[in-house]
Amino acid sequence: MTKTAYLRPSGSGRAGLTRPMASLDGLLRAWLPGQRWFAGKDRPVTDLRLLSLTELFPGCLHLLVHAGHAGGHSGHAGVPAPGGTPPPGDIYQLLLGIQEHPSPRLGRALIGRAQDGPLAGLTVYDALLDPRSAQLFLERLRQPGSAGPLRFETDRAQPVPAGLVPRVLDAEQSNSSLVYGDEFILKVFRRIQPGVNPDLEVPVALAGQGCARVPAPVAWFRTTQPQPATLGVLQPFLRDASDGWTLALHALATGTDFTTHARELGRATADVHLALAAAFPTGAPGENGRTAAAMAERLDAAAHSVPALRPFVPGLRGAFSALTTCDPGPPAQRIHGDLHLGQVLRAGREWFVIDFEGEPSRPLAERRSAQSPVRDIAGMLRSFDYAARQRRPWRPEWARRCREAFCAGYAARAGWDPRKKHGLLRAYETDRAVYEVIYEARHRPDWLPVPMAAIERLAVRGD
Ligand SMILES: Nc1ncnc2c1ncn2[C@@H]1O[C@H](COP(=O)(O)OP(=O)(O)O)[C@@H](O)[C@H]1O
Ligand SMILES: O=P(O)(O)O[C@H]1O[C@H](CO)[C@@H](O[C@H]2O[C@H](CO)[C@@H](O)[C@H](O)[C@H]2O)[C@H](O)[C@H]1O
Repeated sequence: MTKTAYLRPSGSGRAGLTRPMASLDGLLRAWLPGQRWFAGKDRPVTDLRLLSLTELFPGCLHLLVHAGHAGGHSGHAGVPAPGGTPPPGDIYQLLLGIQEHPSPRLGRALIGRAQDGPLAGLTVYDALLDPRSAQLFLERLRQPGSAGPLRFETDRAQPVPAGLVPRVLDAEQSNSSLVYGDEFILKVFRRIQPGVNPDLEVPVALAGQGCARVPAPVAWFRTTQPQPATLGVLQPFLRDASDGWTLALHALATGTDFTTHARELGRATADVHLALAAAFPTGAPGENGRTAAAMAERLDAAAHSVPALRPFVPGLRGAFSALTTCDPGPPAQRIHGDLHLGQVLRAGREWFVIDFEGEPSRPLAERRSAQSPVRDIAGMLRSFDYAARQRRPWRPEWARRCREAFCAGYAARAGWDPRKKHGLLRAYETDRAVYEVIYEARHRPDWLPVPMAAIERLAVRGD
């Protein structure tokens, strides 16, 4: 029997689960905070619990762990962990390679060598960063079936060929993505919330509507334990694509026109909104009173954790309260939820939209609810402002021209013009800027001045 065979969960479940943690606990506590996708960087991991463990193939384990932060705030609603109520925290998906004689070229995949417990002496690494493991994982994904609580499903109409060579996508991200043979991209969700992930649900529904703006999933996997949750999605890879952020920065640097792209982006956004409205139930035109109250609540929470926001709170509240008296706007519907220039890809002569997870810090139920499409429009308009502020001197007229073009393109397709909904747009842009302040404070403090400049403008001038 190999040493890793000790890891196979025993029939009794819980005892089989706790034993490997004796080996992994210290290694994972040290490694997790260094990962971009780990949300609790500002708080020590005080409690690490194994929720499920499955051997995917020899030497590769699939784990769901709950990382708790005693005394800290919860990132998400957690799943009850075995062994009593866990402190607030999040659930993470890990694929671990465990070898006695690992490749000497593990590089940044290396997590460490287990010192204690049943794995003492074995090397532990991130299997997604190891080409051999990543290749074997694709073999597992290609075939529908199950392994312990894991379920692997495919779209039989889009078979995935064997033997595609993997490479890790280097972009700093909220999840981990692998590209296989420039044909497919696999996104492995890292922070797991119970329920269907919109990044699977939405592209599948849009494919059903014949919407070609979103790559259609070809395979996916999910867990049934400790609660059903989506774990990863394989989609066609758009070769030679450039994301909107890169294209915008290039246009700013070279002085080339971006308004044509912005106009087409407006049209593409409207196409996706129309397909979403056809695929999912729609609501009544926005209940602006409730929306204003929710925005004000988010502002208060943000000002509590980022003191720089506090002087602007009264002015920003004005943007929200104006919602109660303005035109209710278009009906609520499913939206993208985190639309910005990094979420749109230009391939050939078309724009494609990716990453339907929504704002990662919002609860899943909220991200899957019908909301005003103005939220997405505001997200993209904020993104033009972000891009314009990447260069000195700041180019406000560049952002303004992109806004105009984007809204004109949107109006031409959707049949209503976002520029005529000034009050709504201001409220949603303010809400988005508040979200960005929190995001930057947590993830990229150097970028905080970008949304703060917008906060100042929206609070004082309101344009
Ligand atoms: N279908 C695709 N074709 C080509 N590149 C893609 C595709 N999907 C994602 N990407 C690339 O992967 C990056 C990360 O994808 P994304 O879904 O935004 O992950 P995350 O949620 O981790 O940020 C994108 O910025 C894009 O460059
Ligand atoms: O990781 P995701 O792409 O899902 O989104 C998160 O990270 C984004 C940054 O990578 C962040 O976007 C903000 O910065 C962008 C430039 O890097 C800018 O284009 C966006 O307009 C701005 O919101 C996004 O908010 C966050 O959810």
